[in-house]
Amino acid sequence: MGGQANGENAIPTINISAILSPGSSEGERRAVIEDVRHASVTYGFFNLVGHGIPKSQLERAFESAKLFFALPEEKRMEVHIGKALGRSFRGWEPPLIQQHQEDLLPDTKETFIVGREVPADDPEAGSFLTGPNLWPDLAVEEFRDVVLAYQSRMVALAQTIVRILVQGLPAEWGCPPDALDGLTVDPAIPMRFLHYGPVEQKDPRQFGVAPHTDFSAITILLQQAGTEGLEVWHPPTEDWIPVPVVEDGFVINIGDLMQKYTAGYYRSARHRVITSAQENRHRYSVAFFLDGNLQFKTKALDGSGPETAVGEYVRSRLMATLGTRGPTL
Ligand SMILES: O=C(O)CCC(=O)C(=O)O
Ligand SMILES: [Fe+2]
Repeated sequence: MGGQANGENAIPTINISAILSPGSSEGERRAVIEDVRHASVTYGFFNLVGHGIPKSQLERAFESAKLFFALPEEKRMEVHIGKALGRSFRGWEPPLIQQHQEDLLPDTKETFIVGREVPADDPEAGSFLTGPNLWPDLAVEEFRDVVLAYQSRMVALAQTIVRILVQGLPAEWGCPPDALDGLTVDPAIPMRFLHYGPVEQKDPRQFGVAPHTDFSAITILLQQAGTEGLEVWHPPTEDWIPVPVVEDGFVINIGDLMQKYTAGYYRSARHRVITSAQENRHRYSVAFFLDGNLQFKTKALDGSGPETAVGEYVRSRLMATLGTRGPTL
């Protein structure tokens, strides 16, 4: 069972199959919880395998993403984020929209954003991160079905990971394993299909995604095999550690909400995606953010600090990165 690092300061790979299989012993389950705890305290990042999601489903997600990003610009414009209902924030976000720091240039990535499918006639539709998805002009079975099937896998995996994380908290906090289950009820789940094209000239002030922490509770990231570029900041050694693609693995990272809810016990680590100037060097990834139920709020699980409400918190953080280039949320 996992936890083994590939070398000094390498992001660990953890196999969670003991958590998912009914036949495993309590000792095997505790070993997974301990590995996840250690990785989340130390790096805020780990690679997860043993999730039970077939490889073919991961490959199909990339095939669908490539179909979308290969559409001509006027077709991508048909689902531009500006067309999303109210403040639901769905659809195509072109390159050069998100800016994480004033002294840096906006990110080169382009993304297609999908959320929980909420019908347009729902009373909540059009409120922050809530509403119907925008679907591009692609065959339903090649795009929409694939995306929603992948999304439902991610929701289930996110629930599993939240439970594992809660069980790894210090015993003296006395948290029941379901302490954060409220987060995962009708959660806001923005999922970004990401495409990083080659840049013409590398500029030190520009990144695929500039250094940032995620606002989410947790993020489940699928990286395309054979690509590189994701790096995580490791304060003890003060350097950027690459996060290599692990076969059939997801990168799990702790976001700011989880860091808040665990009084800083789990670390929301800064990370970035560097650009490549090499022609034909494209990178695809899929980032699923478990923000959580937008009404959910709690103090940290050790009883400290003020309450943080998911919706208010994520909205303020997101707005700060969109500036005047993105929609008003
Ligand atoms: O594409 C990646 O590898 C990471 C993307 C990311 O960090 C983000 O969208 O927050
Ligand atoms: Fe991120």
